[in-house]
Amino acid sequence: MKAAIIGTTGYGGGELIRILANHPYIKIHSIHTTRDEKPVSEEYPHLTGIFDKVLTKIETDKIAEESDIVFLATPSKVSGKLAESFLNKNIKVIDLSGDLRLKDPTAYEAWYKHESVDASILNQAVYGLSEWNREQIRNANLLANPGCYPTAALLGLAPVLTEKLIDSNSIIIDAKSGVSGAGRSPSMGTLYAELNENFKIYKVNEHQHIPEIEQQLSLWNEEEVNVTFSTHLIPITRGIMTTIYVQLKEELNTSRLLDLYKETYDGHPFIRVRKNGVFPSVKEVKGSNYCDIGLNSDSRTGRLTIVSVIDNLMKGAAGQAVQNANIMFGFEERAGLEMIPLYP
Ligand SMILES: NC(=O)C1=CN([C@@H]2O[C@H](COP(=O)(O)OP(=O)(O)OC[C@H]3O[C@@H](n4cnc5c(N)ncnc54)[C@H](OP(=O)(O)O)[C@@H]3O)[C@@H](O)[C@H]2O)C=CC1
Ligand SMILES: CC(=O)N[C@@H](CCC(=O)OP(=O)(O)O)C(=O)O
Repeated sequence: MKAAIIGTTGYGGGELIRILANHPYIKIHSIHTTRDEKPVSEEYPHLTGIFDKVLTKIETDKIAEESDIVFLATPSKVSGKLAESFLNKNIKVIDLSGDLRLKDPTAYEAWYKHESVDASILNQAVYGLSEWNREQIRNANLLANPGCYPTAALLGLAPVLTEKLIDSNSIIIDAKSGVSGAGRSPSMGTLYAELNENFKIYKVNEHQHIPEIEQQLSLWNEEEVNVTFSTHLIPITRGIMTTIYVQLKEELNTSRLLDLYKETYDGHPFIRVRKNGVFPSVKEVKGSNYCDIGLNSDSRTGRLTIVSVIDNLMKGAAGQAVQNANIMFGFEERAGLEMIPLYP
């Protein structure tokens, strides 16, 4: 299979190269930029001698003619337009941005603060939460890869919500992210001097991932769900931890809930459920496509604490995108994604 990557010079695009350069069935055919054409190893010197392919301009007709799949690792607004231009061109599209994830264009415009693509395009996009939407992903031509925070939050909440074990109005998701989640374009908030030895909350009750999380939770719950979701920037390069608090409908101890999580995710190679009393940390998934989950049920308060961790660039972006491509083409789900986390 031949793949094209647009947005190659960003962090998500760079991570796609790291994965696909060693993929057994998907070969990187072309990589693209809006800037000057040059070997990508000039942009990313760590690729020198390993992957020196030249970045070329974005010509959608040519890309569609030459490749089987295109990965859009581009900013929101840009991605939606590119996805539209690839439609009906006999090429599969995986978009890493938020442009195709929300089914309601009005909600998109309210949260993303710019124009949505047409509803007819949104309706064709399949939401690519790999573990929960595999059948639809298998037949998708246009795939909306989930956001980094929603991936961690939804994988952590799904078993108890789908089994209707929690009060769906009680969900609080406290999320923390490393700085690569903000992308490669410099901004005040990501300056070393502002970030180092700091811990900041941002986009309080305004984060664009709130409607994405609520959309999927409402589908599972068959009734509208609203969540409290807060995001924090922490001085690490990669990694997301979501600490989720929910009220249980009836008392259930930690062991029973862990059994439910283990059964639910049995056969899903990238979800690892921890033992009773053990919680995952972000470094334990760094550089890998794993989502690790730990939990504890507090009989005193009746609340359940769920902790999920991912690498935002892997399971939160490029890793899940390749996992979805594997499902779309019928390859083994783990193909190209068997890297062991980088520890310590
Ligand atoms: N970073 C993360 O952890 C995650 C990111 N995402 C999403 O994935 C996408 C990529 O993110 P990330 O890699 O972090 O972002 P970056 O800012 O690091 O990179 C974005 C890339 O998009 C390209 N680009 C910018 N404008 C245009 C344009 N008008 N036309 C074509 N290409 C353009 C740029 O490439 P060039 O300058 O070479 O043209 C740039 O390198 C975003 O939508 C982001 O929201 C999703 C989940 C997690
Ligand atoms: C740390 C950090 O700034 N993270 C970004 C993640 C954005 C992202 O990935 O955006 P989409 O998923 O909507 O494309 C943020 O919180 O906005």
